[in-house]
Amino acid sequence: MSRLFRDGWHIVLGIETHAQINSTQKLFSSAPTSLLAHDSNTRFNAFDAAFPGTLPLLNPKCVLLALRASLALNCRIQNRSTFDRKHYFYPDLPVGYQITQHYAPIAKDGYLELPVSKKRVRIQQVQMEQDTAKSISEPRAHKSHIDLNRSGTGLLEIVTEPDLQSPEEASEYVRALQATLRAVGASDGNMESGSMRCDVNVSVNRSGDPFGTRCEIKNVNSFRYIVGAINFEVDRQIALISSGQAVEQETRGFDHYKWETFKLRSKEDAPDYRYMPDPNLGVLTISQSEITNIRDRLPPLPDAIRSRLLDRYESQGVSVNDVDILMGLDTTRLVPFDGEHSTQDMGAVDYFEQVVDNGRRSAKAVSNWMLNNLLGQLSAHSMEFSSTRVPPEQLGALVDLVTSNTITTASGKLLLRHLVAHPSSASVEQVARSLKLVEDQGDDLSAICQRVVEAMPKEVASFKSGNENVVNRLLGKVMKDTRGRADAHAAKTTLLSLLKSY
Ligand SMILES: Nc1ncnc2c1ncn2[C@@H]1O[C@H](COP(=O)(O)OP(=O)(O)OP(=O)(O)O)[C@@H](O)[C@H]1O
Ligand SMILES: [Mg+2]
Ligand SMILES: [Mg+2]
Repeated sequence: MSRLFRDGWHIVLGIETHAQINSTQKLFSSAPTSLLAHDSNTRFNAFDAAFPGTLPLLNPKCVLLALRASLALNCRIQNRSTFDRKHYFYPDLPVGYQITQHYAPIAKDGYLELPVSKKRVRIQQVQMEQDTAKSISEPRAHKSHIDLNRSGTGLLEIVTEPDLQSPEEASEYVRALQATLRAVGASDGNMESGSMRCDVNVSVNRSGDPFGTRCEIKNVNSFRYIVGAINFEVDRQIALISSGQAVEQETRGFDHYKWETFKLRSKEDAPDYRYMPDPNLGVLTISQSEITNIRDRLPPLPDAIRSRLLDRYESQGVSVNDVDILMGLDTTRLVPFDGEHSTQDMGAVDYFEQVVDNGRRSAKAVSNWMLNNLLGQLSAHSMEFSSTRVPPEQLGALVDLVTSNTITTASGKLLLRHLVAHPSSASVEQVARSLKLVEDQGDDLSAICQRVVEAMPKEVASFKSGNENVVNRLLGKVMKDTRGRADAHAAKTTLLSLLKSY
C-alpha cells in the first residue's frame, strides 16, 4: 500500500523490549546461564526445573545491571520493589508461573533521547523477570523437547509510552536502546540469538482523533522485521477502518516468510494471569546512596560518545552517517547492519580510534577502510565485527601501505580480503609481499606495459588502424599479469603512449 494512502493518519507505537541480563548466573538460582552453543539441558538446577521445596534467591549482579540500565534510561529507581507470580500453563514454564515485577517494578518514568533524530521517548517502566525454558519441536519425528537451559535467566522488560510514530522511529529507538544496554553492560542485546526481542504495539487514528485500538505483535527479533511488521500492521488497520470495520484488540505474530502479521489471540482469549506477590521473595530495597554510587560510575552513554566522535572527527571529513554506522545507530542501511553484522556488538568505536591512533592516521581514510571494506568483507563471511580477526594494528598497517602509495587501493582491498579470510600474525608488509602485491624492484609499470604491447601484435595493429578501444584489452592483460595490483589509470596512460609511439 502506498505511503500516500496513509496521509491524514497517525501511527502510534509503543514497544516492550525483553533483554537478557548479562549475568553468568540466573536471576533466582545459582545455575549458569547458557549460550546457544551449549548442549540442551546442561545449564539448570533443581530450582529452574521447578522441583518442590526449592526456593528463589535473588542474584545481586542482575539487580546491579537492572539499576545501571534504569539509570542510563533516566528512570526513577523505586526504593522498594517487589516480585509477583504471573501464572500460565505452557510446557516451557515448568513451575506454572513466571516471577516478574507486576505491582512494583524496579524503575519508572524515564526517557531515552534518540541520538540521531533527537526525539525523546518516554520509558514507562523497567522490570526484572525470568525467562522461560524453550520448547523445541521436531514435527517430522513427532517429537518435542523442553530445553531448560534458558529457564530462569534474568530478563529486563523495558516498556515505552506510546510515543513512537513511524517504523523508522521504532527502529531507531530499538537501536538506541540496544546501544545503551550494551554501553552499561546490562545485556549483549543480540537480536539474532534471541537475547533481545520486542513486542510492538501498533494503533492508528485519523489526525485529531483519540488513539485507536492497539494490536500487540509479539517477539519481533530483528530490525527489518520490526519495520516490516509495523508497515503491514498499519496498512491492515487503516484498511479495516477505511472500510467501516473496527480494529479488534489482538495479540499477533509476524510471519517473516509471508512478511505479514497474523492473529495469535484476541483480547477475549487473553489469559487471566492471576498475579500474586511471590511469598518466597521479600521486598527489594535500594538506598539513595546505592543509587548515587551506581549513577556516578556509569560509563559514557551512546549519545555522549556520538557527540564526542562528531566533535573530534567531523572536521576531518568523517561524516555523521559514518559515525552512526560506526556506532551501529544507522537506521537507513538496515540490511547489512541488521543483527549479526552490526558494528555495535564489538566496540567498533574503540577499534576505529585505535587505528586512527591519536591522529597518526587520517580519520577519514580509516573510516573508509573500516566501513566500506572491512565491514563488507565481514558481512560476506557472515561474521560479527566483534569476531574480526584483523587486529587494529593490521588495518592500520594496511592503510599506511595504501596512503604511502606502496600498494594501490585495489591491492589494499585484495590484501584486506586475504587478511579476513586467512588471519595471520605475520606483518601486513610480509603478507602483501607474499601475495606479490608490493611492486618488485625493476618490474615497474612501464616494463610490464612494454611486455604486454610486445606480446599482443594483433591488438596493436587494430589500434593502429583506428580502433582505440582495443587498449582496454591490453589493459586487461596488464591487470591480469599484475593480479590487479597495478594502478589502472596509470597503466592505461602508459599503454596509450606506448601504442601511439609504436
Ligand atoms: N493506543 C496505543 N497504540 C499503540 N501502543 C499503545 C497504545 N496504548 C498503549 N500502547 C503501548 O502498549 C504497551 C503496553 O504494554 P504493557 O506492558 O503496559 O501492557 P500489556 O501489553 O497489556 O501487558 P503484557 O506485559 O502482558 O504484554 C506500552 O508500550 C504502551 O506504550
Ligand atoms: Mg504487552
Ligand atoms: Mg508488558
